[in-house]
Amino acid sequence: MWPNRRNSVHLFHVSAKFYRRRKLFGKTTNGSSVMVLFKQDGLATNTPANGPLAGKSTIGELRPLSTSEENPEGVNFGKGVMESTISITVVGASGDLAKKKIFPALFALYYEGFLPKHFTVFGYARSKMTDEELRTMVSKTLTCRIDQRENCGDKMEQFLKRCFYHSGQYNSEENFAELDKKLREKEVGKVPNRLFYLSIPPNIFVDVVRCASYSASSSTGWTRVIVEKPFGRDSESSAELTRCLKLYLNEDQIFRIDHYLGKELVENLSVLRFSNLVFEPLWSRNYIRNVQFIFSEDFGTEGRGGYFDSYGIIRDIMQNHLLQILALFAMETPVSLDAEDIRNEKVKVLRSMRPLQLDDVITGQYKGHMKGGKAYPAYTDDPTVPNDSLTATFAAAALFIDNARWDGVPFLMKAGKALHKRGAEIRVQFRHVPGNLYKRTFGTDLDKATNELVIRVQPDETIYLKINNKIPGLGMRLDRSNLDLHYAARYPREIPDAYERLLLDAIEGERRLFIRSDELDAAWALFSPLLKELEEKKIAPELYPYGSRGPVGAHYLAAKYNVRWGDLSSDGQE
Ligand SMILES: NC(=O)C1=CN([C@@H]2O[C@H](COP(=O)(O)OP(=O)(O)OC[C@H]3O[C@@H](n4cnc5c(N)ncnc54)[C@H](OP(=O)(O)O)[C@@H]3O)[C@@H](O)[C@H]2O)C=CC1
Ligand SMILES: O=C1O[C@H](COP(=O)(O)O)[C@@H](O)[C@H](O)[C@H]1O
Repeated sequence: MWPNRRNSVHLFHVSAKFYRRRKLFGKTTNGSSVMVLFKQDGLATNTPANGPLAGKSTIGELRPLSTSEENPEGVNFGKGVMESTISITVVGASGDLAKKKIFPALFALYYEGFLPKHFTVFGYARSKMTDEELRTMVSKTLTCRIDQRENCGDKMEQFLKRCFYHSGQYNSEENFAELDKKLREKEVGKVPNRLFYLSIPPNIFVDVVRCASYSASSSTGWTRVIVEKPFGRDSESSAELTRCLKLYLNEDQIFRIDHYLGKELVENLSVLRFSNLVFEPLWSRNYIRNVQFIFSEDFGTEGRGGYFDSYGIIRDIMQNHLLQILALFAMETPVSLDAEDIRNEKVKVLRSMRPLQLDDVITGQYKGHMKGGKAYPAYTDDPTVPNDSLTATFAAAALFIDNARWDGVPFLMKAGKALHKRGAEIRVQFRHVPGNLYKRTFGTDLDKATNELVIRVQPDETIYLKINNKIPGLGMRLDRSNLDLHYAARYPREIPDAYERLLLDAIEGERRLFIRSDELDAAWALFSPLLKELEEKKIAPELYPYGSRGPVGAHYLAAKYNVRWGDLSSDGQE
């Protein structure tokens, strides 16, 4: 319900930057008497943070932002609550990620009743498409949950009716102003909140943010932008990207997505550690011998060679997905589950790590291979990849955290494309039992007698702990068995896709699973010198056959630290 526009004072929270910009571009909110509230450290004030009255308020004491101001589902205008609506614009809607992940995730959220009552989805890209054509394109990608098929067809239809399309250039403020007009038509009478998802190549991120910010940000609700990786190629380019984004957005409007943080078992990592007494006391150099983060795909870079060749596997997987998991794995207990507390702890871990050394890294590239009468291509067979490319499609690395908890413990990472299987897992190998009474049962292979905790992130999510156990019978023989939490058996419901969780978090303003700029800086600081050296010295990757277990160099690297890769164990019990 609208309040009396002339007589009421409207309270909105906006950033100082946003307010200046609105003034600069001569837009007012809605012509009525407006008091603008700025957010400073979670408190409301009517003076901008970087202005002469910073920290003071001319409306009395600073007070905590109310829920409606912090995350306005509705805004209270005294006499009633005005409902809010959210417009989600997928920029790059014609692309692979939008079709494969973003639209399906939005539908799944809608189907499960997680989207707000009022919402609209807009696709934006250069391709010419009508609303109907977008709906047809999107409809081909939507699926129902395996366990929830009732009314799915109706729900799809209802969802598609709320999807629209606008064709425009990525660097045209005019085209974004046209989008703004269409958005406003859908938002009329409600507090408009706007979420932009940048599902586009990184070289156009800043253009889009500039145009969206100037011409299509919300006048009275919040505006947030989800940014897809890659966030730069190294420390310098990443810092430059952040600097440019911050010309138009505040840090708290930027949601840098790392979809691995949205995966169920990655989210569960903190639960496992901090809500079970049995694990946390063991979580240190005193009991843990090494930790392994392993990512493998059983397909190559087909179709994405152009992008991949200028990034390579270290930037594509290690510097972000695996390092983020490592930070969650190794961080100290956060003060609370609040986003800033968690991200503070992650930054501390990253800043305690040694930058990677060339000696502690090996790289590989897949070559063509015949298997079962089928020919598998080499990486360089891709027409978008130069024949002499030295880009790594596989890498293994040893990292170290120089703090009291982890001093001397090797954290090994391994990531590769075109390997023999697809999977992502964390393996925690514990130390040997001192003076193990049963060591003779294991012969000389003491490695076999140690415990290993495996968190299989995908596929077939599982957590299992390898223990030594007596084989039932009159003799005394031991074997290794798994204490096993197999998700499919324990939790029959389908596990939501990572993009569902992350989109919902961005809608709700939850930043816990998004990367803060100082985390990003710390992550690049670890990898940039190595990446530079690899490129400058033109280090040739070791070739490995498509569909194999990767280069043997990875074994030598692990052996250097007295480690065996757990996913390649010879007892067949991976
Ligand atoms: N695809 C994936 O699995 C993943 C992708 N990402 C990241 O998500 C983002 C989107 O990925 P993806 O959908 O694969 O990308 P695409 O290459 O499919 O590009 C998305 C859209 O952007 C437009 N576009 C493409 N190239 C250019 C260009 N050179 N200049 C201007 N516009 C262009 C095209 O739309 P139009 O021509 O209609 O304007 C295209 O449909 C990227 O940042 C990528 O790194 C991250 C993780 C996984
Ligand atoms: O970010 C990326 O992730 C995918 C793997 O994601 P997953 O959820 O399917 O495991 C990878 O294929 C791609 O190269 C990379 O950019």
